[in-house]
Amino acid sequence: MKNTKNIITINNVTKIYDTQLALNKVSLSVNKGEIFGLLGPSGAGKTTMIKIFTGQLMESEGEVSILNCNPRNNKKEFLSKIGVLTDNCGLYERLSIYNNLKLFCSIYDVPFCKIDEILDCVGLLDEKKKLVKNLSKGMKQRVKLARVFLHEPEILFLDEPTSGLDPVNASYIHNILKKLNAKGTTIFLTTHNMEEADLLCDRIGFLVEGKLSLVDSPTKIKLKYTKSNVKLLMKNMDTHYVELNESGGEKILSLIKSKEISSIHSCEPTLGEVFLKVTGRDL
Ligand SMILES: Nc1ncnc2c1ncn2[C@@H]1O[C@H](COP(=O)(O)OP(=O)(O)OP(=O)(O)O)[C@@H](O)[C@H]1O
Repeated sequence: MKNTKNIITINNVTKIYDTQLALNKVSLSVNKGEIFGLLGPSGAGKTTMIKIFTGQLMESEGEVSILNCNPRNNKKEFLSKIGVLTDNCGLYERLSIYNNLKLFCSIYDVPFCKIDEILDCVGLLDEKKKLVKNLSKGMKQRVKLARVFLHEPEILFLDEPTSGLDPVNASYIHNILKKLNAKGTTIFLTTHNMEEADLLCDRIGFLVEGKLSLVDSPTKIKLKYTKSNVKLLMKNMDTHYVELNESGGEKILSLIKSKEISSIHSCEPTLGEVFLKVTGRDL
């Protein structure tokens, strides 16, 4: 059972860049121990939200409380409790993996003996002497992740952590995130990838043109949009859709008895289909 203490709370947050409205009265609470996924198309305001949460940007209006404090106050203490992975989290290309992490240990006051433990967790212990410039994109992303949780932050903010990675590397990152979450780390991530959100997140929210909607668990969201019928694949390769009511039940039973059904499937939509339905937009 997850602890339900709110760790992120924002109320009516609006962000306007000059004349561009990026966030429009967004309210949200994220519980301690949750993996929350913010989904939305390009330009929806996802990065803006992460920047506000991590004190890199100031909201134009509204209230922001992360770990019970304003991210722009007491910056040093706040930064020691969070880990942030964004597009501009660079690594030193000419240094080895180990020496990159050594540098970040010095910044965060983490003993060097922690490096091997972290590298083991991201599956890079045997590669620690390799120069970052010689790593694949997936390996670099794992080093960046290692860097952001080196100091054991309470919350990780990850802006598109698997963007541009192949499914094998993406799944490697998912497993690392699940391991960290199992140890109690709260994770707030943004993604364009509905499958990733479905697999990984306890709750998600759709952000479109700065407006947040449909905040719930992926299962509940899909159930809300599930049609009350099932798909029957017949042995003769025909497909039938049958309503889940009394007469539909009788029909299914009689087809089962006559051994004509090959398989029965629920008609649950994908998150992508729900997104399209709710927002009228594709990701
Ligand atoms: N520094 C800035 N100055 C002016 N407008 C900005 C600035 N940063 C972002 N914007 C605008 O704010 C809106 C939201 O941008 P943001 O980067 O938060 O979207 P996003 O959902 O993260 O997009 P992507 O998925 O492409 O990274 C966009 O219209 C963008 O052009």
